[in-house]
Amino acid sequence: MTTPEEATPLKIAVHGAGGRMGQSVLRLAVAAGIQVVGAIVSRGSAHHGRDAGEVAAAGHLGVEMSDDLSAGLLGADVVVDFSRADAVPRLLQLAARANVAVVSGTTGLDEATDRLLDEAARHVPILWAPNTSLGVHVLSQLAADAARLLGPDFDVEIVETHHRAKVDAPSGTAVRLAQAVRVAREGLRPVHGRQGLVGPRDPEEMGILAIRGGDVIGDHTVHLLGPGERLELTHRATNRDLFARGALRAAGALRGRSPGRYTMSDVI
Ligand SMILES: NC(=O)C1=CN([C@@H]2O[C@H](COP(=O)(O)OP(=O)(O)OC[C@H]3O[C@@H](n4cnc5c(N)ncnc54)[C@H](OP(=O)(O)O)[C@@H]3O)[C@@H](O)[C@H]2O)C=CC1
Ligand SMILES: O=C(O)C1=N[C@H](C(=O)O)C[C@H](O)C1
Repeated sequence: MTTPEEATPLKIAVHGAGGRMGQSVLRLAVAAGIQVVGAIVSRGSAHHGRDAGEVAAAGHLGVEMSDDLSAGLLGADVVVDFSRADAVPRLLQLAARANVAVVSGTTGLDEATDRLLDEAARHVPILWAPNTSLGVHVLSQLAADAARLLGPDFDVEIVETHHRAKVDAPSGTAVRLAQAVRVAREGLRPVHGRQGLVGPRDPEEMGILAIRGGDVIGDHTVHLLGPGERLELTHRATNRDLFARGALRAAGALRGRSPGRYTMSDVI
């Protein structure tokens, strides 16, 4: 049976609307019949005042991109955020005040912002995920299973590769994969890069290494290196729409939910 909520189109605002991910979210939302009610850009953005659909190559939408966050959230069920880490605290504060659920994929958040996610979740549904693809969701389970099954004789190293414009390192996904592995192999200690006379590898360390260059959308490999054999579990994103699709699916799933923190496991 369809609930009245499911019968009305989902209304979203997009935060970071002028960016690579923001434009992908806008385009896919339009294609899926989701109503875009706000498209929020940074203060002073060259996109301010432009039609969101035209910027995102989705046809004229009649929604002006705006740097007015409060106005951009008006009437939205959910705000989908792919912006910058330093823009997230204000978004959380205003979304909670406006009773708008939040799906955020922005990475590089500090601990204080993580606490703000918890605080906002007391008022509205919040889903923050460093990777909204189905494949990475599965990869993190496979990596944890592999680390547990192979045991302490296998060293774990995580390597991620991203485009030259990415501003944070290591990727949020790599950090999340490391957390998943650490649930299976308690005591592993993340090490970010190595240089100089570092000595033999400490069995408790888990290297997390970031490669940057070109237009790579996002690759993650969990290496499990043991005596005489090794496993490499890799996810490669070949376009950004896959992340946007996952975020929109999450947005649909959050509508009507109780306040609280949600994860991709709750919506996949
Ligand atoms: N969870 C996931 O699956 C994925 C997460 N990401 C993450 O999403 C984020 C965005 O990635 P991407 O789209 O490639 O980056 P972009 O730099 O292309 O886009 C970010 C956008 O955010 C805008 N922005 C910055 N500050 C504000 C603000 N205060 N209010 C509104 N908009 C603002 C920027 O505008 P301006 O340029 O004018 O400053 C820019 O257009 C990153 O943290 C990335 O790691 C990316 C892909 C997938
Ligand atoms: O900045 C990106 O592009 C991406 N960032 C995310 C991350 O930091 O994990 C996810 C994806 O790999 C693309």
